[in-house]
Amino acid sequence: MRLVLLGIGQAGGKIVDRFLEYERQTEQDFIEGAVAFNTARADLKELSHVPEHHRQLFGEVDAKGHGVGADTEFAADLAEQDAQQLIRSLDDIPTSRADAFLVVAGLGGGTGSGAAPVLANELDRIYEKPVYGLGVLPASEEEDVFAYNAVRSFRTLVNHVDNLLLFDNDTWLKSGEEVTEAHDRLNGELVRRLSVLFNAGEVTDENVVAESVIDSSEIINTLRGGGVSTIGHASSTLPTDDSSGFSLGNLFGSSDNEPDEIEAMNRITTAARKATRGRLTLPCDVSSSQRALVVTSGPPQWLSRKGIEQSRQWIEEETESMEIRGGDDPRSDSDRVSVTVLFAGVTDIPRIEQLRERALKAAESSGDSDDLSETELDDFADSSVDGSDLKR
Ligand SMILES: Nc1nc2c(ncn2[C@@H]2O[C@H](COP(=O)(O)OP(=O)(O)OP(=O)(O)O)[C@@H](O)[C@H]2O)c(=O)[nH]1
Repeated sequence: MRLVLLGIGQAGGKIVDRFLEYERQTEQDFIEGAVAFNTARADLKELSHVPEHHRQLFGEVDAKGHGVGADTEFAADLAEQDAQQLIRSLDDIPTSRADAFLVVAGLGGGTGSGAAPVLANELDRIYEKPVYGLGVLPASEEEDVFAYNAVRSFRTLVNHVDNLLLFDNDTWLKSGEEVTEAHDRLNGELVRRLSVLFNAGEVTDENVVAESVIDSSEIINTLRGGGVSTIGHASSTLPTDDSSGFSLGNLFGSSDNEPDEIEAMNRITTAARKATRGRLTLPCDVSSSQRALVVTSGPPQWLSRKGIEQSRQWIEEETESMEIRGGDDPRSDSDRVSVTVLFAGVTDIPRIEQLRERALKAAESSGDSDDLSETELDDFADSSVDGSDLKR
């Protein structure tokens, strides 16, 4: 699936930078173009892979190139003023070859949180392609204002994109680790998962059975219908011959080129269970998801049809959803088999509820809750995503 990436604010820019680095390192090819937009000049300078002419400062007159200090409304105003100029910076990217846009932002800060919905809206107005969001939720150790911004931005962004993928910093922090020190590691976890998903469908491996290979329309159809999505992923490293010639494949009575069917099947079904029950990019009750996509990656000879089918059935039971798509992502040069599951349209998200309670408590104790408008209070009161008011 071919994407144009837009990183807004510091987190957005760094994550997009990391996508480009990962694509280059792994010799993948699914990014049609990438831009970074920010109100802070210093953040743009720190990027390494986004081309310099695709790093755009905005709101310079008012923000003076120093960021917006977590003020989302200020950022949204600046983005409104400069939206056309920012979108024009995509002119030299072959957007017609892309399947979709991905707007990436940290939802706790000011620039990304405030500007991402404005830019998503502008993209939607101009292009006839899906616009997806990728939002990062703040960690518990971060200031109250981050929780407050995240809840507000979440409600706005989910209504302006065709689907909002979420990554929760808090879930991925190790105990004792500080979030700012962990950003690079977290970006690695996030980018690896999303790259497996989005790069699926871009395979040109001649050893593959064409009809079982996933294509971009299946990703688009899974994300269609809006709401929030989360991703699970698990992999197992395949046995290799050591100097004595021993390999697990031999143990199971087969050569490396033709793995034992039961072993190949078990690797896939085990990975599917771990991907579903292990840590998701955003923890949630997967039985609340409306659709799912199961991508099984690995060398073609390890992609057991039975294993893939059993996994799909198991996930169907686990999510209680009939709309489960699946397919192969054959990688001849891979040393592992992995299963990546996209759970789309999830509605039971305790983390959003926690952030909402924290933001409301902080606003009440500082007396600021009186300043919240009725609409904002409604937004806070309704943290569920039941799909009734989503963009279609
Ligand atoms: N995962 C991840 N989170 C990040 C990264 N950088 C910042 N964050 C998180 O994003 C939130 C802050 O958003 P930023 O992107 O720094 O803020 P901004 O959009 O640049 O807005 P201002 O700084 O207020 O102008 C916090 O929750 C941070 O923990 C990053 O590289 N990776």
